[in-house]
Amino acid sequence: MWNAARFAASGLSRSTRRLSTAIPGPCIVHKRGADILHDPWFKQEQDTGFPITERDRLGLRGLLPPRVISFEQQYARFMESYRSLEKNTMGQPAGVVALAKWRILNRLHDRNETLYYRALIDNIKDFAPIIYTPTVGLVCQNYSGLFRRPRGMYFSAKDKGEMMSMIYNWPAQQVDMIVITDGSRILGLGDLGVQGIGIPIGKLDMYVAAAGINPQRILPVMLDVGTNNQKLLEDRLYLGLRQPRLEGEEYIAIVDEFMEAVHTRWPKAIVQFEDFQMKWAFETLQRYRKKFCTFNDDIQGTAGVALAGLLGTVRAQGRPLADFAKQKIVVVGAGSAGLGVLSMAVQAVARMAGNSEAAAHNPFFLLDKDGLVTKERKNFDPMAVPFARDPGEIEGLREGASLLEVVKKIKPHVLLGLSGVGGVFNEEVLKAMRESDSTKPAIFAMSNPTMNAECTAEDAFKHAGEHIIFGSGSPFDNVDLGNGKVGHVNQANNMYLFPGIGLGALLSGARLISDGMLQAASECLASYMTDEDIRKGVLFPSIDSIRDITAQVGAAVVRAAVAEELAEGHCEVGPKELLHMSKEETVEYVTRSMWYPIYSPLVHEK
Ligand SMILES: NC(=O)C1=CN([C@@H]2O[C@H](COP(=O)(O)OP(=O)(O)OC[C@H]3O[C@@H](n4cnc5c(N)ncnc54)[C@H](O)[C@@H]3O)[C@@H](O)[C@H]2O)C=CC1
Ligand SMILES: CC(=O)C(=O)O
Ligand SMILES: [Mg+2]
Repeated sequence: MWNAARFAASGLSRSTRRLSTAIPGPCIVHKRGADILHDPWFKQEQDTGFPITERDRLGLRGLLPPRVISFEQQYARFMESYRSLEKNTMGQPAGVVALAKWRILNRLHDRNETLYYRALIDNIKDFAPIIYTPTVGLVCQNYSGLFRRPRGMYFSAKDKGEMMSMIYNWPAQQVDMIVITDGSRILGLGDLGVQGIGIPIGKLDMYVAAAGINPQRILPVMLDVGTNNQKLLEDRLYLGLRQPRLEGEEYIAIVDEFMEAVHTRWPKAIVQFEDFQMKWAFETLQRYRKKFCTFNDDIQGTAGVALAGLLGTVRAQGRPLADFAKQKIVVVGAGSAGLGVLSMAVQAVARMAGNSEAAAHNPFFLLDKDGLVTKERKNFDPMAVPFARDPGEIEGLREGASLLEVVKKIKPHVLLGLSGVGGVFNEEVLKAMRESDSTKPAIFAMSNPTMNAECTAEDAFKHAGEHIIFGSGSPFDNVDLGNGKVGHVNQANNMYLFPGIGLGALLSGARLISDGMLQAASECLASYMTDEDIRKGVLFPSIDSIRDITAQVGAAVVRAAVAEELAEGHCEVGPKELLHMSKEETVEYVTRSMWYPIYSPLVHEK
């Protein structure tokens, strides 16, 4: 676990810590009195925690109750109120409880960022499901009603021509990491318009918790180009533009303008695209990935995590990795996530199989809402065409065959869902997986949030058998199989990769994020678990160790950027120093660069 002791042991000096909070200069604040207490940019500093010397010198005496409360006491006080909220809401509907928990965390975030991030890091297993999936989905659905104060930036279709000046309204000098959405495909919940801002906020919270990105250098962005969600358009509380979504040239002109503005002010900022509907997800990725340091998390982050899961499945069967090419894998969902997974997996098969016989074998079967995708399909998205099967290739499997028919006929080793449709892996489909050709078939119900998962963990183990490997995008509890046996649930979520991809790109100073860097991230995750864990069906680490896995992934990304001569260095660490770092030294560099929440002095010590 990453904690204060670990941070102290990492050897960061006091001044480095101060620097790492990005407060300019050593006397550190120019404001005084109530301006400090009410300035949101000092909200990461202590309220009742201001020591007497700071109260004297910053004009705070009398503005706070006299007793100085230590960070540890503030932390304990918060956790106590959180635990009593848990107790007091017991038995209430799950959604009510989840939102109450989100509210208490959000209020802490507004009040005291340092304490908020410490609480998040120390309790990541409990809090990730609140600030990230699944609760973040509920928050987005109710965002206009929950709104109390803004977080992040909003660029709308009405801001055309203004973005270059607007970007300078952001008060931080430096921004390292941006997550942007247009709200058009929020998790599996569809078009939520401006309310989708919850996703960039949640993803960037994970960046701070997992990758130690400085919270003063993050920027959640909503690109509001309208919404096609009629219910929202009719909602009098809806906070976004009340117009249908921009399309075509008009749409892309807005994104272009935003990208130019961002990179004019912060040329090295990394931009992560998140939860864009498929056509714009692929279009923006192709348009910007060679020009800016950017990636699409749903296409590329998800692909890396899924590939690690697929390789883990081969290991769990006790087979050599090269046997990956011999697996039969059914992918349900031909959207940005499903196609991203297939593209990366096909490349992995080609690499592993080389010129061997296995290379001729196409292990993938793709289904969308209209069933099995074959070359007979009309009006099909060009991105999916390479993954269409030849019609009649497998006797009895026609174009548009149902999932049940495909599973019964193919007897796949892996069933992987990225459809956004809750329950499509129904009892019949799961029971059909009992006939799988694998001794340890894998079922990945990767859609989010929980109600959109293709099946629950419990149903998977109940219907498909106790020997399966199971992964889900949102967390489920492990399943009690009786007789002391446990069905292990893996959280197959891109959260295991995107923080490391972003951090590695940042610390290498990469010009762009290449396929090689993404592949390195995925391979690092795939090899993180021991054979013993993998045999037990544990493919991914516990979220408790997310900082450790992110450090490893980040280092793998840095080293790949260096190897491809894309690394230009970061701050005082130049490309030559990066080049001469060993693997261990790179991990150490990445770990040392992570921000950790502690209070920093606001005045010079005399
Ligand atoms: N676990 C993770 O890390 C990630 C999970 N996801 C989840 O994946 C889901 C899909 O995301 P995108 O691909 O971006 O969405 P998308 O909207 O681009 O694609 C959805 C695809 O599912 C297909 N589909 C719909 N109903 C179906 C049915 N009944 N049977 C089979 N296929 C069906 C559609 O035809 C479409 O091809 C979302 O729920 C999202 O939350 C996405 C990214 C990462
Ligand atoms: C996890 C994620 O990125 C999604 O569900 O869209
Ligand atoms: Mg996403």
